[in-house]
Amino acid sequence: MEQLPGGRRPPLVSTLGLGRRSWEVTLDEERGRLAWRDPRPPRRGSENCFVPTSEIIAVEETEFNKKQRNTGKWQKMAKPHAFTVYYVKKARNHRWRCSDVTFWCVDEHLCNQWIQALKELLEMQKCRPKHLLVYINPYGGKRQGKRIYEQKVAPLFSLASISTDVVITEHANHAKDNLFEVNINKYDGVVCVGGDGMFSEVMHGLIGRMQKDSGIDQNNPKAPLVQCNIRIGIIPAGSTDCICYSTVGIADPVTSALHIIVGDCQPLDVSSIHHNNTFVKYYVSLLGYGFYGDILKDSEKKRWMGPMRYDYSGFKTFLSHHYYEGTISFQPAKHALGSPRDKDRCRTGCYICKESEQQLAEQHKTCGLNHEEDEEWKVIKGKFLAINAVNMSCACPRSPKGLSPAAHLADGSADLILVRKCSRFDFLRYLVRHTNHDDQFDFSFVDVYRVKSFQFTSKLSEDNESSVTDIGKKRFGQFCRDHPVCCCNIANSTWNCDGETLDSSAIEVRVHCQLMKLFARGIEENCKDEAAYSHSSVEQLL
Ligand SMILES: CCCCCCCCCCCCC/C=C/[C@@H](O)[C@H](COP(=O)(O)O)NC(=O)CCCCCCCCCCCCCCC
Ligand SMILES: Nc1ncnc2c1ncn2[C@@H]1O[C@H](COP(=O)(O)OP(=O)(O)O)[C@@H](O)[C@H]1O
Ligand SMILES: [Ca+2]
Repeated sequence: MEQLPGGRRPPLVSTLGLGRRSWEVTLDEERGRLAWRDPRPPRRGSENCFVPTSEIIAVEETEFNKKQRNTGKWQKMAKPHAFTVYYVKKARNHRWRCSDVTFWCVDEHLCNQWIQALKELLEMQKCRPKHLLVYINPYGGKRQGKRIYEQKVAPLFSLASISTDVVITEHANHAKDNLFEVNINKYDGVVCVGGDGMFSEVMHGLIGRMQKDSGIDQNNPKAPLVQCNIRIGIIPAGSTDCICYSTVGIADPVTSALHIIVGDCQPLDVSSIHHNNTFVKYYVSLLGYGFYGDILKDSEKKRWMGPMRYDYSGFKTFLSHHYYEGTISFQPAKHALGSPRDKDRCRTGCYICKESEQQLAEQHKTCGLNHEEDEEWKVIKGKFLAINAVNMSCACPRSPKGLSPAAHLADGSADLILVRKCSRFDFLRYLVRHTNHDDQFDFSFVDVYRVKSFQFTSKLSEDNESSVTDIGKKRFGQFCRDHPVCCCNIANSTWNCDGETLDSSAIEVRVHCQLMKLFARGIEENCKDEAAYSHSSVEQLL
């Protein structure tokens, strides 16, 4: 076939049947779209449709069934030839569905030409995965992981000619351990079916494997980690599904399967946690001490309740109203362009993430990684109801805007939210603002900082000489004088790290810019959806 400069072909334009009518169908490689237009003079109800070629899922030759043959004017014609194009249809609230359209014509050669052209176009989409490794946690969320995968996801993968090796996990850490053994180069990506905990397992397997293969010691908090280029896809089947919701805009298995099929790629910041120069864990969504740590600890005993356990434990923890004393020292993320109080959110193709990544790379080139230690540390001592460090907005169905609505997925920074001791009523007002449009940082007892690293020690462990903040204390003697130490401490809380508890309370955290990649594209801009959740009735009551 004739080619345009750059190897592109001229548009393929034909008059094809769609339903009972003839349509002008165009496959335009240069504009990257398949369009079909009713050629009759425009009138009410006549449609023009198009699909970006990057969102075509599959093309198949179709047998016309009897029903179709018995309708329409072409009833008396020779047997028509037909093909079906499966494509992504975008519905409300970031939901994607697989839709299809069947075109027909009498000319067999023309039909084959279309099928061939569409297949070649699909072949050219190099970012699409062909072979995937799938881990299913059958016990996550409402224990529907296996059913969700088999009924909603596997048929789409097979339609898109994606082959899979499926592992149904038999115990915790099964997926993680398995990732250290498999021939990972065989796969174009790894899919986890489950919640944030299951994602965390797969991520630890992949990042750990990557560092091991490259001879990097994860116990060294300053080690420059090797980026993980194998993408992870998340099929949400857990209790919170915050990582999926915050990177796709909805926790919906079909939507996520389609993002995997079209080969989307979203880089993601990952933070590492160390205790006394020993690696503890990585996290990508929430690292929370106090409120969210206590909820998690209590909820683990109530797993049988399913996702409801978090509401039950949330209510209990809210009533207990515990606060914790400790010291936080952090390094502000000076390279990051945004701030946590920005009105603009991280959206598909976010320029703040791109620019911040470049700034950070520039800094590392000119000053090296060790120079970071000499940069300014801010130290804050106080009594806190919650300390939340979030790498992303942490939007989820319970809170569609999340814990930090303006946090970025891939800017090399985390938002550190400090909620100081306040009344139960004030804390409730703060919580409720996670569910409506009001600013949850606009309280005197809430502070938020964009950071690239931080350390924490609880008051209980502060006297321990080996604690990480003692080192911080010696070096940065400045403490916040507005919030003096109080002696009425209760006990330590627990850290909630992407939904898993940590054993140590004294920790050292560092954000690694874009350490890994997801099959996602961030949240797409869509004004219709922003208005989808309005002021909650609870807030109106307060
Ligand atoms: C009064 C309503 C207040 C609603 C406040 C909602 C804030 C929700 C923010 C949720 C941030 C979630 C961050 C993500 C954490 C996940 O990584 C992690 C693991 O997920 P996985 O189980 O899928 O593996 N999930 C969690 O740690 C669970 C967090 C649970 C948050 C539930 C909060 C409910 C709070 C209810 C307070 C009730 C007060 C009522 C007073 C009358
Ligand atoms: N087969 C299994 N049996 C028990 N636990 C498992 C299994 N597979 C994975 N897990 C663990 O279950 C935990 C929670 O999984 P997750 O999918 O996040 O569900 P949820 O969102 O309900 O917490 C994770 O820590 C994971 O390591
Ligand atoms: Ca970030």
